[in-house]
Amino acid sequence: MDSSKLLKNVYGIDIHFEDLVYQVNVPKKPEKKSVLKGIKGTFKSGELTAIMGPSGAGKSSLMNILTGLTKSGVSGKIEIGKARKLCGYIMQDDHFFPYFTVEETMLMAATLKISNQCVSLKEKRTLIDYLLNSLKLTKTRQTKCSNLSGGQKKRLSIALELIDNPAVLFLDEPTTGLDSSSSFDTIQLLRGLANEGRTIVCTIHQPSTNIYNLFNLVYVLSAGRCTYQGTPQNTVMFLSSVGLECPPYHNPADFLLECANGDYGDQTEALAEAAKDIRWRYDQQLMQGEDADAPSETQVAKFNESQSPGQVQVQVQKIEIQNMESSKDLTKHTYPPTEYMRLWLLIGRCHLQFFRDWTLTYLKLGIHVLCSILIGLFFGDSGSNATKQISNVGMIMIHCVYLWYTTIMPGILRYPAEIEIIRKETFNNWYKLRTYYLATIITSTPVHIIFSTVYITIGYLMTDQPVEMDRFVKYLLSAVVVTICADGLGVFLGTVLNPVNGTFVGAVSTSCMLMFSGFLILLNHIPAAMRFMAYISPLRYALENMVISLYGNQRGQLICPPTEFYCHFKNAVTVLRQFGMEDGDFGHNILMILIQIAIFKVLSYFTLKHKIKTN
Ligand SMILES: Nc1ncnc2c1ncn2[C@@H]1O[C@H](COP(=O)(O)OP(=O)(O)OP(=O)(O)O)[C@@H](O)[C@H]1O
Repeated sequence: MDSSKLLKNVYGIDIHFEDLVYQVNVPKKPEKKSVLKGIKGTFKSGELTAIMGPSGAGKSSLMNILTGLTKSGVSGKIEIGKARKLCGYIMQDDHFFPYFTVEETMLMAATLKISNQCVSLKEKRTLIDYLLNSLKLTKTRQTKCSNLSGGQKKRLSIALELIDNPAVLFLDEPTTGLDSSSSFDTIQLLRGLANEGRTIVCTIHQPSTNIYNLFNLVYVLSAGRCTYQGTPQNTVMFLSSVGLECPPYHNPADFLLECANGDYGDQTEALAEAAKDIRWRYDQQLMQGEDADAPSETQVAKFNESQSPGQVQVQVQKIEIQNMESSKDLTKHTYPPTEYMRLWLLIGRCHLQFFRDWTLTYLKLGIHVLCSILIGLFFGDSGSNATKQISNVGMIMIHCVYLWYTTIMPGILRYPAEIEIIRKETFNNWYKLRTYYLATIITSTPVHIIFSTVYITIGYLMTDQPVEMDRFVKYLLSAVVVTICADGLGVFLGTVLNPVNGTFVGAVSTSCMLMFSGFLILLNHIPAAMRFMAYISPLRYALENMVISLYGNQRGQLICPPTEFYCHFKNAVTVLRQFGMEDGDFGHNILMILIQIAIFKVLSYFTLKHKIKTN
């Protein structure tokens, strides 16, 4: 089958809004600020609409409200309803995973958005070829996303959202950062997509005349009010009707913005009043009343009817596309995979991402091995030599703290680096946040287990610790759970705070936990009022468990070198007594760390969810 046909099967969805008010709180002031002041408009299917206006006019606010990104403070009527699921939102900045190629990124989008049950993998590949070709990205299909130019990134963003053929596309300033030729190409591409029956709405700053004329409708905002809604071609005549004459050789779009900006006096009231006349939406002949092709009175009446309150319905009708051969293909609908399927796909993507980012994998693993060997060389036979037992507990402490620090810091930085991608993908219904979150947990946990196992095993063997499987497994288990706990706390801090504050709080909280770990100051020496801190320190539980693993369970005697007259720690139990850990309960300690892991993981999910919605 020709997969490109899937893209032609467009539902026409008109967006209508009226009495749209958006109010925001102003710090230290009782009254609210009205960003949008009761505006009204219709963005039709098959049309490319530009939302324009001076800076601060409310363009992004309108866009965010229509896409559903902004909900609070909004009142009025928006007719798009459930059809929002059929919308794609292309945000101003283009964010992709840097280590994936264009083709891989497209394939991931296709598999996450469309079920294999309705479109086979082979068909998806054909669809991708078609899209890459249409968006002039074929030559870059093997290029890593981080190496794309600004225009290529924008086209890739559009291609990704086109994969499941949305009926409505919103784009926030799609030409920002592009040169004039790329800007023209991008808007021309959008016009082509609109011609196929989609509703395409974008905000734009100062378009050139060429670009301006590509739009079907221009919707201008000025201080939260609509000061023009009509075709680009009618702009000059519209402004003239309120006494604003566009100078010769002046770009009408610039003049329109200058008027909206108040450069020729405050004309907002007059422009807003004149903009209510819907005739500006039709071509100029209507104004002159000369041409038979001008919209008939019936058309205008129908349009007026659709604008009247109470009459407007979400319009979902199928657009007939000419030259389609197979009606079967036309009626073929795509639907998304189940969230369970998406979970597996996301786990695969997380793994791939992990192996592509060599700093995250090979460098970290190499440093773990190196540091572990250094510790082994440094502490020598501390595990068995009775004279070195304080040092040996120090080494256990180092094991704990090293794993904690090297895990908490990347944890803090994990989501801030990805948040824009997650926001874009969850908003555009690629998957649910909980699915992604679960996939990252499922992927990262084995990695922590493997990395900490490598690190601990080398140090354990090199420092002559007891060669007993039971002790080793308990020691390792304690190290692994505290590593996972560090990741949980790191991710939590990273979702609550920005990276700078997160790393600061991460370092400070680790230092506090260290103080209450029972090594630097013995537990029974901590002032009673502050002792509760020890009971919330995962490092304390881990340290106690690691010490119990090595010295508890009737280990017996350690080696006292013949040169030593007296070995205080000859009996292993003396070490436990020294640190006040003879009553330590391994199972209880593990449970306490597991509870903290669960708390951090649950909290992180909700803070991440909140962050994605509010930023
Ligand atoms: N959540 C908010 N809290 C406070 N003020 C807000 C909020 N959202 C928007 N505003 C204010 O509303 C006005 C319009 O903002 P908006 O971002 O919609 O403008 P814009 O037309 O997109 O501007 P620009 O072209 O500069 O991006 C601005 O003055 C902005 O400060």
